[in-house]
Amino acid sequence: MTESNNTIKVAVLGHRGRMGSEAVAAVERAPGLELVAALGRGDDFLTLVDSGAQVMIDLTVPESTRDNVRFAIDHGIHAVVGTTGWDAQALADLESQLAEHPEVGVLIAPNFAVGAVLAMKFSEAAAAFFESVEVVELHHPDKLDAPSGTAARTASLIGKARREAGVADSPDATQTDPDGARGAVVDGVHVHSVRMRGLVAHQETLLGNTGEQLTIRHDSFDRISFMTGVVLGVREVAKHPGLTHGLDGYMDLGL
Ligand SMILES: NC(=O)C1=CN([C@@H]2O[C@H](COP(=O)(O)OP(=O)(O)OC[C@H]3O[C@@H](n4cnc5c(N)ncnc54)[C@H](O)[C@@H]3O)[C@@H](O)[C@H]2O)C=CC1
Ligand SMILES: O=C(O)C1=N[C@H](C(=O)O)C[C@H](O)C1
Repeated sequence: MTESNNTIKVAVLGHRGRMGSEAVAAVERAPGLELVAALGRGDDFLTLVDSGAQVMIDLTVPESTRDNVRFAIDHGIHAVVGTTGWDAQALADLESQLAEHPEVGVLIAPNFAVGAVLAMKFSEAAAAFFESVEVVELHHPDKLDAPSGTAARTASLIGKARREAGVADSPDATQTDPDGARGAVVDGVHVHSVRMRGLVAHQETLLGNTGEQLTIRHDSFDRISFMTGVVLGVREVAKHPGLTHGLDGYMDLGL
């Protein structure tokens, strides 16, 4: 779809949610963006098409995001997706679908906060220089999924960097762990999830060598921290046809 009068028509899915309600407000105050639809669970998806939306922001739930994005692509609507649940198979399926709609752009952003994007890149850059690495993510207790999408993505980037550099998995003499105390393992990296009232979204990458430790920590204290990235995603997505995984795809980080 083309932009009219340089205004980008935007729809928000999940508009009553913690993130969706912030995104509605962010779109409404962003110059050059126009909110044309706001949909919640059970609303008629055809509203998305009838509203003339050019970009859909998906901030819903892992169980629905794939169908939402599939619908948007089929109707030529670009998608900016913050919802978690995009595993390797889902991303591969998405790329196949996008091959049939080469004009459509989709951004899958595990985290829209600038600091979190940088923390992921710093973790990737540091990954091969330490014998041990683990990720700890800490979130509010209403979160549906664990580990967080950001932690899973961070672990994948770390795992890939270590494999490419020929670095072995972190040493670990654990022989018995019947209750999963060592956490999940994503791409060879242990990931630990904390859920606690009062938290929003926080993550540490811990990297250790004999005699030293590097901690790369990011804290989102408020969901406003995600909105610069959401608006950037909306402005950029039509200029980047195909799949972009990670907001860093739209940022010149020089890393
Ligand atoms: N990428 C990022 O920077 C961030 C991503 N998230 C992710 O965004 C998602 C939403 O998080 P929250 O806002 O905290 O959740 P939430 O539970 O507060 O909001 C989700 C909303 O989506 C609605 N919904 C469910 N299915 C729907 C459908 N098919 N169509 C339209 N609406 C639907 C729900 O009724 C609810 O209002 C989660 O996957 C979360 O992990 C959250 C924060 C930042
Ligand atoms: O559910 C959340 O709150 C968040 N979800 C995303 C994730 O799973 O990584 C992004 C951020 O951590 C907040």
